[in-house]
Amino acid sequence: MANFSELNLSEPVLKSLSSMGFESATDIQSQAIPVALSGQDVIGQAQTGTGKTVAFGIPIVETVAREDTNIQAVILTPTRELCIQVAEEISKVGGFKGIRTLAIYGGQDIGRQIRSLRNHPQVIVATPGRLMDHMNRRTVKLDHIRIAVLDEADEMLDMGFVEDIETILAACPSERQTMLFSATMKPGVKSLARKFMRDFVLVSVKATEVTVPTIEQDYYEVPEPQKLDVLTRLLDIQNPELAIVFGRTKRRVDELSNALQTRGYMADGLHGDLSQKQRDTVMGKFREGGLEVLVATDVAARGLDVSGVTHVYNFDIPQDIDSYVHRIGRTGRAGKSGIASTFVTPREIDHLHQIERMTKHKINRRPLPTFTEAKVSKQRIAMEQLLDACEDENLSGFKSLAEEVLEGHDSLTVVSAAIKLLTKGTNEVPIKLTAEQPIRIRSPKNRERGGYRGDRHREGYRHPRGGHVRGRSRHQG
Ligand SMILES: Nc1ncnc2c1ncn2[C@@H]1O[C@H](COP(=O)(O)OP(=O)(O)OP(=O)(O)O)[C@@H](O)[C@H]1O
Ligand SMILES: [Mg+2]
Repeated sequence: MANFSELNLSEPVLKSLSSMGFESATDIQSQAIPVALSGQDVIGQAQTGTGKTVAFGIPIVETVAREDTNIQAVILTPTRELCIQVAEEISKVGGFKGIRTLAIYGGQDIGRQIRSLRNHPQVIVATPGRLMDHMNRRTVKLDHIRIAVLDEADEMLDMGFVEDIETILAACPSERQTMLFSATMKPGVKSLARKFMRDFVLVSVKATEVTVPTIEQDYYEVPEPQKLDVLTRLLDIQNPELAIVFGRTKRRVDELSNALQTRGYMADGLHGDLSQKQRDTVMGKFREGGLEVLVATDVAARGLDVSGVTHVYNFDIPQDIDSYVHRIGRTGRAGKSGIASTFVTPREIDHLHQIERMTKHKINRRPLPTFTEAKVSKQRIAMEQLLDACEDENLSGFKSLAEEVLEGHDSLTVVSAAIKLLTKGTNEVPIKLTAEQPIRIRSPKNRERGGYRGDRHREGYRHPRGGHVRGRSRHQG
């Protein structure tokens, strides 16, 4: 951890950082910022939640000129939610310098975006599909770009996105500076990146493990039909402040968020088939604490930063290692602790052990929570709520009724009844979810044929020709 003042930053940027409440730079920030400020291309790799956004945001804000009305920096993100979030963070970094940052993403009214572009943002954050729309309409010109950043670079250079990225970068001046950031960076990505970059400096924060040590990693071996009961019991026992539950497909997310609502949780779903309005509403509610549980596909796996997410549940084990790393990284961010629990059906145990081997981190096997444990825990939480309410000075309006009750019953009976009512469970309402097929481990041979990332079907979207496609069809970016 270094002090931001040692990094040769301008006064307005230092002011912005202190108004954001940042006291010192994280490792990736103190290592990547000087290299980026020197104008070199950068590949930056550091664990989830360690402040990569600001690591590329500061050099951007320092480099762009306020008096220049051209778009001078572009950041590409794989999902709309991340696009909005990154734009907000960069706006904050650029606040005191007066740098305008605009988010441009699919699903939002293009007319509105065109009007916002007339305010001449110096920085745009975009999902590739929508940006290409603007390029075709000539409402965005990239010929004054000085810095281009791929956030979640390995994902952006994966199938489904790579052609769009090529088109976008080809429209930027070739003497631009290019930066790639992600928590995961396979060797293949680096060689692919050479196509888009000059000599780059690899800034990789040395960590013994790819996952963050502040995340406790657990797993539960649970047969498919019991998953829902296990999840609701864990929610009752662990009592998360905010939780994200990952499901494999859109159908799964829909069914599961409905099931959780039926069982009395404040839950809602997020996936690529929802309208942008629905997606915005769900994310807004989740960020403001109006939802306890966000149920999502991998569309929420990368980059999202929501403070208060104490628990992540992999209701379905992720298809690949990177997805596991990013999903669990939605908790345990910026030094906070978190718990990640993965449900594994008996036939998927090998897959789990493979994740353990590849991440070099033990995932602890935990016994299945029982109905009684969940019940006792709920009662304890109800009791705490009752005790909190006792501290409330505003109880005078209830006291005459209370006296009436106490005339006929002793206080022990009355309090017991109150706890019983507060814990009136909807929790074992039987609900049947459509079963998901277990994930099978792939042989190394299959993986070499390009299978490991290419043939997984995130969100279950199946291309009409039979293959699985990802990228724009998934994110409608
Ligand atoms: N220097 C800092 N001090 C304190 N908090 C910081 C600092 N830099 C960033 N943060 C905060 O840490 C959180 C995580 O940052 P960020 O989202 O950039 O992580 P990331 O490395 O991009 O993670 P991911 O790989 O999941 O995308 C954010 O809430 C951010 O505002
Ligand atoms: Mg990030």
